Amino acid sequence: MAVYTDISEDDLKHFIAAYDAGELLSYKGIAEGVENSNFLLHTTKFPLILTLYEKRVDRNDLPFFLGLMQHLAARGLSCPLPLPRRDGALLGELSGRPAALISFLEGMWLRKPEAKHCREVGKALAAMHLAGEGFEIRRPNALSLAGWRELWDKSEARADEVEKGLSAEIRGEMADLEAHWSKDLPAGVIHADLFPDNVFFIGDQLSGLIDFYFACNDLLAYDVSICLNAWCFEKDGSYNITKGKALIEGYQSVRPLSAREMEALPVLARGSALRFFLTRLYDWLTTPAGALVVKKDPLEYLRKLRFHRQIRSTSEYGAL
Ligand SMILES: Nc1ncnc2c1ncn2[C@@H]1O[C@H](COP(=O)(O)OP(=O)(O)O)[C@@H](O)[C@H]1O
Ligand SMILES: N[C@@H](CCOP(=O)(O)O)C(=O)O
Repeated sequence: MAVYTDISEDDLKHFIAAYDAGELLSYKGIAEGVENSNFLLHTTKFPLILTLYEKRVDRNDLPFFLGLMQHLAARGLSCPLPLPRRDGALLGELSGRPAALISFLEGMWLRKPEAKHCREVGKALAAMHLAGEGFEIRRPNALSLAGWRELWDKSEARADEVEKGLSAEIRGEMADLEAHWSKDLPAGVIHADLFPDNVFFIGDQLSGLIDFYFACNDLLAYDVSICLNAWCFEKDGSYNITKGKALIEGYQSVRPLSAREMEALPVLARGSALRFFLTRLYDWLTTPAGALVVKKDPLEYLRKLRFHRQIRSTSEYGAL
């Protein structure tokens, strides 16, 4: 669940009055999501998503996230659009939190994506990378190499609770990634969290991307590696080469990857597996028992990291 902050009907009506959004008919909390509190609103005009930005989102990053959605939508990407208030501001305040109204995107996320869906995700990711060109606000990736060390330092003392002997493995992995990380590949705006729950489909047709709250400037191929990890492994931990091939081919049909980007994929995929392992591990160790949020399994990403470590050639991902 992700409704960390309660709202009252009166406060909400007052909040909505600043927008040209009609009269409030109903609202309810949305159980999914991890970072922010989300509500679905119905008004006399249109359905809307209300997002209250919670503690982990830096208020200074909000112009980047909201401006990016406007930039991408203006360039034809299907994604939510923040609704401006009558005074032109994209952000207001509700229940003591920064809050925004964003357009409701039709569709549902897929619980069991198939190769054909992975191809569509690859295409949409590449389209997002191209649409992101020219966006002027910059946001460095806070969850890249330096951020990983910081997170690991906070979790290391208790890491054995999750699996014995992790310490040496993770320290070694971080040192190796720091030594081999490619810094001069094509970079731009990346989504950085394009998991199945952030991609909506209507039938087999991709209807749009949501949740740009980890978006940042980083290597474009790193985003591809995040998607390989999130979309192309089965529940039993095995890598599905048919899905991987479809995702990479879909991406390449819109934005071809250079030979150097291809060669870098195994290292980038280790990095992105480590990134999600570390955030999940931190949440696993720090989320209080009984908290109304579904904790995600860090070991799923440790297994993916180990898989990528034994990759010898990018062709093992299904890429030609
Ligand atoms: N623009 C939108 N249109 C429709 N549903 C949305 C939209 N934004 C969020 N949601 C719903 O809210 C859920 C949580 O949103 P998300 O942005 O992933 O939250 P968080 O940032 O907390 O992870 C999504 O799974 C989806 O069901
Ligand atoms: N995708 C991340 C967690 C972030 O959750 P989201 O609801 O913001 O997509 C993970 O799986 O670890």
